[in-house]
Amino acid sequence: TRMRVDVVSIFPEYLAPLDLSLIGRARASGVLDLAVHDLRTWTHDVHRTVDDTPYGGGPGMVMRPEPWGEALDALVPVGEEPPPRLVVPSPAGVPFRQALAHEWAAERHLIFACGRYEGIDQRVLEHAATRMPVTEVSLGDYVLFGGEVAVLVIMEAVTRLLPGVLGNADSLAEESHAHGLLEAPVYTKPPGWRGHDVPEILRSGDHGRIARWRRDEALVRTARRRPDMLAVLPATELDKRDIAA
Ligand SMILES: Nc1nc2cc(Br)ccc2s1
Repeated sequence: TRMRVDVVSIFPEYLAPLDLSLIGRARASGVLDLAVHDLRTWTHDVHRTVDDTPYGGGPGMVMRPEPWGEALDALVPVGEEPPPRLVVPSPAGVPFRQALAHEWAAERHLIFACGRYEGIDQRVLEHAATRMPVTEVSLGDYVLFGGEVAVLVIMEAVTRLLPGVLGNADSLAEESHAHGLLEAPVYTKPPGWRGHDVPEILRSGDHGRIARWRRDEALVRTARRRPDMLAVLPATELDKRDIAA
């Protein structure tokens, strides 16, 4: 198996979509070995308590460290080499970007900790960092009810990069953010639809002009929608002539 993934959550059923389609195929083909665990497995009181009030006061509840410590003890065999990476979705995390998806697709073992409430006791991450790399990651500046949905997004971004998962390897090459620009608009049959026609150039068969048209569209789109992406574009990628127009 290429990659082992463990997900720990108090709502394991939220991760059911990971059984479907692309990810389901990756598991069936043996490239991905995925297990979803209920955090309450590692509680021992009759109420299976996973949260408690926050030190220092404030609203809401915090996830207790003990169940998480025991869960990670169970999921990380002593002396596992290389150690797994612990990924913790959090609004306070580093931004999740395609570069990170590529990095994590190369890992042998990922463990996802799904936080709920106001978050997980910070000592869980501090202690985990003594035996494995730990990354708090955010999908964007909005707050969810928990990390589960973020794990679904990250798992889709990472799994599609695993060897053999995508049918048509070409679609990887064309993807957004691969060449630092947004993709140009796409069209298919019919040539005319509800009074809207496909741009003539795309039906011209002139592949040189088509490539140029797509690049111009990509630049205009990026400049309009994501000027921040243009700012970081390496000079080699961006032909000043294109953008000056
Ligand atoms: N954007 C995100 N919001 C949240 C909220 C919780 Br609670 C746990 C993880 C995440 S990631």
